[in-house]
Amino acid sequence: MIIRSDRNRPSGQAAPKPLKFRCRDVSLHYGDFRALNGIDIDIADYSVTALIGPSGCGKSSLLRIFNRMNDTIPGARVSGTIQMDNTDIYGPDIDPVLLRARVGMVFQKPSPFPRSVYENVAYGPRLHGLTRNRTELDVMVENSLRRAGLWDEVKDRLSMPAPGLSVGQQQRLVLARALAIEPDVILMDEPASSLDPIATARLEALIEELKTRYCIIIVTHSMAQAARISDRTAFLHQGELIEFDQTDRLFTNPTDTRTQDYITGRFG
Ligand SMILES: Nc1ncnc2c1ncn2[C@@H]1O[C@H](COP(=O)(O)OP(=O)(O)OP(=O)(O)O)[C@@H](O)[C@H]1O
Repeated sequence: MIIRSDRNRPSGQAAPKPLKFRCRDVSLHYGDFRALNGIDIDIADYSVTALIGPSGCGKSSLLRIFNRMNDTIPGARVSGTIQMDNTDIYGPDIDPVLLRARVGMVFQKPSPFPRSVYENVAYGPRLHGLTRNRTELDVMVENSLRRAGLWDEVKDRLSMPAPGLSVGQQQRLVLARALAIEPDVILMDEPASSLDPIATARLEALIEELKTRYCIIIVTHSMAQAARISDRTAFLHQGELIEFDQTDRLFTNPTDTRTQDYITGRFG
């Protein structure tokens, strides 16, 4: 069982960032194919960590390590140590369903349920018994929509079917849905890939706000996006973690020639 972490989160950015995940010698196989090879990485809380690298290098596979989503893929096998708040999340007493409630995920394409805006957000808190009555649930839904930057646009039409929202609004709705179950961590797998530039800018501004309360790990194909929004960036290549550093340093002064080649567009 995972013990829920302290909810008194720092509001500013000045405080030193505690460690959220500690991964050592993490490998992942799909059948005989090794998709990740001996990854060591420490992920700080209250910050944005970007995972970049050429197609097929293992970014999504690594992202799914943090909430055990790879467990749901037949033939996928993880080895090594992955600790969250000093607890081994692959330990025998960990319930992956509860883990995924603490480590929420937003995917490439928003996929709201074919229900109302309200029901989409209320579903998780109801399932996990987080609220005692309708009033508390209403507050939870409103707070989650506010945090996801969507409240003002939907407050007068909470009963409208969610698929009727724009794609950018749908992406913020699924973010609200993830926030409603009070996660500590938000994983994002190319969340802006189906958004136009304006919706992308909104999402990026939102990520900047959210990192004061959550640990955010984001897979992105856009190096410009990684540079804009992340504090630290990990560059992967062929299943290996080649370089992991503060984002400005990785982009201006990479130590490995493969990182240099990738960020200068020589491959990928
Ligand atoms: N379910 C699976 N079964 C078998 N192989 C898989 C599976 N998922 C991913 N792979 C393989 O593992 C490797 C890493 O894939 P992954 O999706 O993690 O890479 P990625 O860097 O996120 O790629 P992209 O940027 O194209 O989305 C690839 O070679 C991919 O083909």
